[in-house]
Amino acid sequence: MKIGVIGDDFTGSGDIANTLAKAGARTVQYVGTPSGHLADEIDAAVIALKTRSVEAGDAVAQSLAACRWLVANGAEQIVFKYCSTFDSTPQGNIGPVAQALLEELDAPLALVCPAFPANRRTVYNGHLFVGDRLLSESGMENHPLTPMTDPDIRRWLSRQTQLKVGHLPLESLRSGGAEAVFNLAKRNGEKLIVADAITDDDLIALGKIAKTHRLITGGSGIAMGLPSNFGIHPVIGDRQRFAGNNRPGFILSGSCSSATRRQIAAYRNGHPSMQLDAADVLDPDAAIASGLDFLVSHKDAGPLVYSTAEPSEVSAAQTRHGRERLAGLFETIFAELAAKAVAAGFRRLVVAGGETSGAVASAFGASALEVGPEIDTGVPVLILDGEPRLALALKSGNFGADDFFERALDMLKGGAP
Ligand SMILES: Nc1ncnc2c1ncn2[C@@H]1O[C@H](COP(=O)(O)OP(=O)(O)OP(=O)(O)O)[C@@H](O)[C@H]1O
Ligand SMILES: O=C(O)[C@@H](O)C(=O)CO
Repeated sequence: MKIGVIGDDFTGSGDIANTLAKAGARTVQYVGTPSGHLADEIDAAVIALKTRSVEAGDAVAQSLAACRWLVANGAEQIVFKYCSTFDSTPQGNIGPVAQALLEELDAPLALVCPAFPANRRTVYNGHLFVGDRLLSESGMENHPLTPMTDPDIRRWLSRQTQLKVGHLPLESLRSGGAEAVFNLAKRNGEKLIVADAITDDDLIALGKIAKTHRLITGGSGIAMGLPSNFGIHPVIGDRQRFAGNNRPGFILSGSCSSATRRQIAAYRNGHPSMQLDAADVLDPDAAIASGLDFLVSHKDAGPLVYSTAEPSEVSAAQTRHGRERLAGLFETIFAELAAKAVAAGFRRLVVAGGETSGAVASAFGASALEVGPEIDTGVPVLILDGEPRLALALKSGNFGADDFFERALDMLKGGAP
């Protein structure tokens, strides 16, 4: 293995696994840190953790364990993957995890670059944009767990860590001045270098520059240029066919993002759907039983169960019942519902939301996921080759076109996309 990735959530891990696979790397995604040794010959291993919203000390401990497994299994370079919208609170976890990994790997500095231009996330002058809006005006300021209220990544990161934060401006990157910026940063004691990038070419250039870096941190875009540093190149048509699954499929959504809200509205028009609200989750057993009943009675119609709600409803419910408590209850319900639906014969699962996907995927135990073709930018088909074999689409909250759910369920059947 050449490249080892620590992903702070499940959909994000699928996103970077997809990027690495597209760049030609033989990639496996793991649900949590594996216990045994790496059996197969692969180029990249992505360990999907669910550390984005846990307490910082816990995120650090889990990330270090993943890093140690990756290094013990041959990883020459470690990537810490977080969200392209830098989802985190002022307490962490990006800063504390990056700091711990720098120390663990004895690295002098690491890049910080959430840019993902294909999904319209760009970094310029240290500020993160989503499309033509600053991050803090993009809808991310309403996120249920990690409201992003400051678009200046240097400032946001500085709240999370004592480490000195530096900056690699776009002009320096493009004019070949990155090494000089790194040398100056080392002299100034700067350890985390927020890098501007507004195009894929910028990210590929960053990847090349980071060839000798032991640690790199960023969104999935940062991985675009890494495989070629190890002599790995794309194989045309490699992931076009896969053995999918024709058995019943269903959709679960705990994401409240703007893209998911549009996708829910589009899918509800013509497909069976059921909403769980905050009142429902206070009685989890009843919510699971009625959710399962609904799924089974619409088994062949691709039923959708969602908790997705408008920002005003989410914040009212959080004020009444507590943010963490509600998130935990929804996640437990979705995970148990998924496990019961699979026991009832469902084999295709589409899940929207990173935290929600983490809870659902973990319900099937520690396992390795094969990375299939891309459904929409940043969302691959994932195959859990266990007993039973499952075809999964784990969608990041803000990813995917409006008709994503219908196309994803269809693509999970397999064959050519
Ligand atoms: N109606 C609701 N009220 C309060 N919290 C909710 C509600 N619906 C979902 N949640 C919680 O909000 C969180 C949504 O996070 P999740 O990561 O699943 O989606 P996302 O942030 O849109 O996706 P991503 O992280 O991939 O961008 C989950 O913890 C979920 O349980
Ligand atoms: O980077 C992104 O936006 C996604 O891969 C993600 O992490 C969403 O949870």
